[in-house]
Parts: sequence; structure tokens; C-alpha cells
Amino acid sequence: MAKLEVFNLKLKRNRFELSVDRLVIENTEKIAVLGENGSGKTTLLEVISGNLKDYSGNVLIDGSDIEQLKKKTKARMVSFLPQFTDVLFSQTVYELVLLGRYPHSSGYFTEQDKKKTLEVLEEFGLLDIKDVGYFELSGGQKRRVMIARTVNQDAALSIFDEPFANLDIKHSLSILNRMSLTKKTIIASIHDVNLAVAFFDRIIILKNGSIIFLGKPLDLNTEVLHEAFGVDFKSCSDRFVFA
Ligand SMILES: Nc1ncnc2c1ncn2[C@@H]1O[C@H](COP(=O)(O)OP(=O)(O)OP(=O)(O)O)[C@@H](O)[C@H]1O
Repeated sequence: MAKLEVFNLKLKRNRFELSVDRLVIENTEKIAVLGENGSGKTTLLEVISGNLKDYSGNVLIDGSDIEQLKKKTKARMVSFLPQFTDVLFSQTVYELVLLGRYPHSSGYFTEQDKKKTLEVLEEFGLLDIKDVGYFELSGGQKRRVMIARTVNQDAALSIFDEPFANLDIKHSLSILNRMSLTKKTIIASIHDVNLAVAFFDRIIILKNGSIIFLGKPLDLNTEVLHEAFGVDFKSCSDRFVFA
């Protein structure tokens, strides 16, 4: 179970202010967060994943204030893939993905953790490079490893900040398919409007720190997209293309 509720959220950064009066995301929903550069996607995702604290308002996960959750409890409920990730020293692909099981372990990894890690590696097409060091990977491979680690955490709510940056279309589609089928609640920022329309239940569009659209893909229209991105779109059957 993972229902997310946000009330009266405000966070100020110099001239930027994130402001969300009310946002409710139901258990198992798949939500895409869109918006131009600087619109506040990362800031919103960092707040709802519990990484940023200097906000006012409330963020509730299944009715519990995220601020009140113990670190390990929170990590079992919420997993987060930041926009940028790095590792300090070169662990192998297997070792990094295994770390996703940490919130479920009591200081050591069980055979079950290791088995689950191998399953996730297989699912993400990483099995054949499981013993390769992270620093030897390409940008897209690194991103897939970090997505796999986030998934291996097995949290009920998974938040991904631009997961598809650096990924080729085959791997993007494969992961989007997986996301749309899982019973988890998924929130992902994404720049491709058509992938958002095709794979997500609802879409949030941010502009200058405020939500200017929250609805089903079918309710999205070219006027909203123009307002959000300042470019003209036209609707072409079920796709939006640049006008
Ligand atoms: N650490 C920070 N200190 C000050 N301002 C910040 C900081 N991080 C982000 N901002 C500002 O907050 C605003 C929102 O940034 P944010 O990263 O949330 O946007 P975004 O929609 O994720 O952008 P992008 O698509 O470029 O990743 C921007 O104006 C940015 O300059």
C-alpha cells in the first residue's frame, strides 16, 4: 500500500517557490511529472521522497507524516532515484543492486536478498554485466543499474527523477512497460510528453513551482502544453507533435 497526500506545501528557494495546496496520489497509481526546466519537478520529488526538509505543509504516506518515519521504515515504504547519482568507489553492478535490499536486511544480506537481486538484474538485462565495475559502464548502463537498485528496494511507492535520461528507446520502453504493470505506486518526472501520455494514469504539469495541470492523459490538450512549455503542439490522433 502507498497512498501519498500533500497538503499546503510551500518551499522557497531565492526567487523560486514550490506551492502545492493539495495533491493526492492513490495506491498503485502511475503519475508522470512534466514541466519545463526549472519548473520544480526535482524539488517536488525531493520533498515527497523525504529528502528535503525545509518546507511547510504536510506530506503523508499512508496517513503517516513522512517526517515522523524512522529512516529504515521510510526506506521500506519509499524508494527514490535522484536525477543525478554517483558512487564513491567502484562496486560491481551486482553489489550496487544488492544494496537496494539494505532496508530489508538486519546488517547482512540473506540468500533471499541475493536471489531477488539476481532476478532484478535479469529483468533489467544486467545479468551479463553483473561483475563489471560501475566506473566501467556507459552512461545508460549506469542509469539502468541505479533504476534496478531502486526497484530492488521493493518499496510500495517509487519515485524516479528523470529515469530515462541517457536511456535508449528500447530500454526506456522496457522499463515503462514494467512500471505500468507493477502494483506499486510510481511517480516519475519525464520530459517526453508522448511517453507520459502512453504509459501513465495521470499527469502533473508544473510551471513556476505550481501545478497547472493534474489529470488523465486524455484530458491533456495543446493549450495546456503551450502554456507549460511555450511551444506549439498539435494533436495527431493520440499523440502530440510539435506544430
Ligand atoms: N539548491 C538550490 N538552491 C537554490 N535554488 C535551487 C536549488 N535547486 C534548485 N533551485 C531552483 O529551484 C527551481 C526549481 O528547480 P528544479 O530542479 O526543481 O526544476 P526541474 O523542473 O527539476 O528542472 P530540470 O528539468 O531542469 O531538471 C529552479 O529555479 C532552480 O534554480
